[in-house]
Amino acid sequence: MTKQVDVIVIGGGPAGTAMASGLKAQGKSVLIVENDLWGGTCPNRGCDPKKILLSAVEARRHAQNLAGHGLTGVPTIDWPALMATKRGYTDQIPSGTLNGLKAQKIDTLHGQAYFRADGELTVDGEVVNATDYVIATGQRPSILPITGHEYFATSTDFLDLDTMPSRVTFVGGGYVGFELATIARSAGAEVHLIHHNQRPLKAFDPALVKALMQNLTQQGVTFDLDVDLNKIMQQADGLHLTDDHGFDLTTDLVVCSAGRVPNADHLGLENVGVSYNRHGVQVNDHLQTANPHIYAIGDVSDTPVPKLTPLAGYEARYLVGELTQAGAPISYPVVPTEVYAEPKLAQVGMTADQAAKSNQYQVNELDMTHWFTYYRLQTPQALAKVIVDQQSGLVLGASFLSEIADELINYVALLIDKQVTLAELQKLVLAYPTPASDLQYLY
Ligand SMILES: Cc1cc2nc3c(=O)[nH]c(=O)nc-3n(C[C@H](O)[C@H](O)[C@H](O)COP(=O)(O)OP(=O)(O)OC[C@H]3O[C@@H](n4cnc5c(N)ncnc54)[C@H](O)[C@@H]3O)c2cc1C
Ligand SMILES: NC(=O)c1ccc[n+]([C@@H]2O[C@H](COP(=O)([O-])OP(=O)(O)OC[C@H]3O[C@@H](n4cnc5c(N)ncnc54)[C@H](O)[C@@H]3O)[C@@H](O)[C@H]2O)c1
Repeated sequence: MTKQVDVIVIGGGPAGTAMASGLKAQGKSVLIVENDLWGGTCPNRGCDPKKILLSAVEARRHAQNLAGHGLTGVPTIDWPALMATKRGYTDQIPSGTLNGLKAQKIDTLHGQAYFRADGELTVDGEVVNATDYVIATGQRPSILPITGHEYFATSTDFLDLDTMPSRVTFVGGGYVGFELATIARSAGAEVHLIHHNQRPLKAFDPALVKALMQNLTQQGVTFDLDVDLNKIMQQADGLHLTDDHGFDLTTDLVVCSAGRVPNADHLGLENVGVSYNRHGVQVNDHLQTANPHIYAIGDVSDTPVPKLTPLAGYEARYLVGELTQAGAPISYPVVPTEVYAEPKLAQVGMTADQAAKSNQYQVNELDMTHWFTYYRLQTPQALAKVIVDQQSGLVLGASFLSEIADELINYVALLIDKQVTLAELQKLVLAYPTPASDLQYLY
């Protein structure tokens, strides 16, 4: 018998599970379909496992900075033990997520969802029907189509390595390349990061990216810029990576970190009038596709925001509202973005380059290296750029490069979102000495 529910959610990641839970709480009957690991990318093969590995990297880095300042010796990373700790978390994610869905009495199906016709979805051949459908199928690593592409490993492979190879190379200088290169280097590998032009992390402040690259270079990461890799060859001494201009690097593991592609191509979207491009499934400002009963959220949707876990949840919460009581178009708050490298690079709101286009804005460029917080931690470099509206005193944006950039950026996101002026900030009493109390010196 064909199953019929109010809403079918395709994809059991952060977007899909938040969607299913929200709809169920509003009294809707919901079926959620997942074809791989319940929980999706973030907890299984993304943010969370990466952050567990980075915990050891950070601890090692703190010890390294304090060596000779009260600590002796720099600890080494025990990769198998660290990987066991990671697996201690990730191994229970799929069953934990599934049990959580079942406890909420959400129907679940494991299999490949495919639109056979309008109003007719199949899951591994079984037909399931709903009034509305939500596509939340995320993205997967892209593999550059070069000769020898079959030798490419992905971020998923890297985050589950049993042993750390001696030589590891990343191709693509984005979030994944910088973060995983930081981990591999700290774990003792000889690391190269190949990028096809002069501007890795191009969405971030160029001067701070340059400073980050200098720091990573000092830690032993080699950046190979302006290299358009076109061949990988397996030879007795390892994998040979070459381009057309004499570049030749031998490595043990080559990870393609050149972006991600939306999981929109195996869903039969052509059968239901839904279009997609390399940025994702095309939606309007109500997250609705050209088919009025089909919506898309999270990484797989082509929306004007970065593809990040908090946005997957944000879009799910918005769409729960839309499917229970139609309302206003979606609008997004300021979105902090962060590269968890050593040190961390974070950005929110207006950039210094954008601010430079008008004399309405003031850009405060700060070298915080000698501030108390950074002296205490003996961090080699701590830089900030803070953008302020000259007239109102409102904070409009900030970029940080420091080991506590992750904390500061969220505070600044709050200041921007809640429209706190500089004068108001000075009236607050904040526990001292903390990263938060440093906010009062940022202007
Ligand atoms: C290495 C790495 C590190 C990251 N670090 C961070 C970070 O620090 N902070 C951050 O905010 N974000 C980070 N991200 C991004 C974050 O993981 C994603 O933004 C988030 O997982 C998106 O959630 P989603 O539900 O849209 O997609 P996903 O989590 O990808 O979930 C989609 C689910 O749909 C399933 N699916 C796909 N096709 C089908 C189908 N046809 N039928 C049924 N199911 C299907 C997939 O198997 C998957 O489980 C990272 C990503 C990676 C790869
Ligand atoms: N800290 C975080 O929040 C975090 C961490 C990891 C991933 N993510 C999410 O995952 C997404 C994907 O991350 P990503 O790093 O794979 O993609 P990305 O888009 O951030 O970076 C890919 C990089 O590869 C480069 N590139 C493309 N083609 C290339 C080629 N032929 N040779 C060399 N370089 C090439 C691009 O110029 C770009 O700089 C991110 O956009 C983000 O949404 C977020």
